[in-house]
Amino acid sequence: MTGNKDMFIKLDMGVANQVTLGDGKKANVEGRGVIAVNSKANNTKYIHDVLYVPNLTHNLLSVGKLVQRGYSANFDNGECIVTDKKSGTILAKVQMADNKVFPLHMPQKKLALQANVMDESYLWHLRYGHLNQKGLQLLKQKDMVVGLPHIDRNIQVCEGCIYGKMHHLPFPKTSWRAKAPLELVHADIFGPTRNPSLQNKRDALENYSTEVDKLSRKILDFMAKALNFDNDGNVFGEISQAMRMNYYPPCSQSEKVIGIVPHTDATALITILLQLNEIEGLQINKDNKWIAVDPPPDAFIVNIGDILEIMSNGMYRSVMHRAVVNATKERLSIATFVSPSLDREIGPNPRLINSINRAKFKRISMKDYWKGFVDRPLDGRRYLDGVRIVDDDA
Ligand SMILES: O=C(O)CCC(=O)C(=O)O
Ligand SMILES: [Fe+2]
Repeated sequence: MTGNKDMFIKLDMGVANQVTLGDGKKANVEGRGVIAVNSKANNTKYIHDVLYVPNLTHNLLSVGKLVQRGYSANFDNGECIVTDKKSGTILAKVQMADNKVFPLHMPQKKLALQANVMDESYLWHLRYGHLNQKGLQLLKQKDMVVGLPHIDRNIQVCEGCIYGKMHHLPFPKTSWRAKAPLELVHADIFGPTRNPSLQNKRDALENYSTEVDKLSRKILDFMAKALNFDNDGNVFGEISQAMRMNYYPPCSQSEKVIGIVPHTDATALITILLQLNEIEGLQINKDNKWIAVDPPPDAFIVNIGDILEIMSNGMYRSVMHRAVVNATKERLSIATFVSPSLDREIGPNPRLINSINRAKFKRISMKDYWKGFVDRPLDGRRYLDGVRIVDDDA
């Protein structure tokens, strides 16, 4: 982490968080980004996920993070040796200073001007309207172009050609069209199927689904107790489960794209979220600020969904969240949405309602709730607000 904004070559200021310093004081994190440093061999190395903490007077490199990312830090004989465990390469030897700290000097990479030699064959590929290598070789062979060099090596991968060659297949023609909501449903998972599963992936998913189901029932049971629901163990009725697997490919201009737009989980009581490869991306909105949620190793994130907000009469608030993509690493998550089954009616739990605490939400069948949800206008407003009772006295 650093307090020097000028060090960043890329900085996302949409991150808000706090860190606890050695003296127990808290400091505000206002951004996260990438800084470039020069190695001894004059190569540029990048340090990712660097926190911008404006009040910090010294730059701090976390030994914990180094270890987490596959490096070892060995403190012995008054020096610290940082090694890349995979290749065994020693990255840094840091001598202990008189005041017993280990100051690591990393010259920062700052470029005012950079010269680049462009691959000649690529240049001619562009000059001739993205002509392929064979075409260029033919031009050369027939001596048709003055100054055209020998094209004897593979032209570098051309991004424009890749985009240009992409095409879109037509959708299959069908005369049938869905006319009513829920007549046609796209589901993320399906089954049962008799096709053999690749490397038992289906079994793994089924086991996961069963275990998450057990876990979510336990969590809901505890929540019912905490909320003082009249719980005969069946207060939420039959539970249904839906799963969404999210894949966020890396994007070098990650600040210009969004993984999942801001939303609350409208059809869920709770969502059990597994962040598969522990890459940060989930953010929650608090006081109009987006706060990054650190992916906890070996743990789930449990989100409150809109339906629990309804049933708890607003005592539990569903959380507004979104997912952003990482500049260099792909990210995977599995969201398991736990909802009451379609034949249920939902509404605030009667135990929570009296003449002082009036119902804040209408009672509605899950079927109508779902229908309204898939039928809702996409105007950015929360679907939950449609079932909210607007209090005339307020
Ligand atoms: O990928 C994530 O962390 C969030 C996914 C999510 O919010 C969703 O699938 O509803
Ligand atoms: Fe979500």
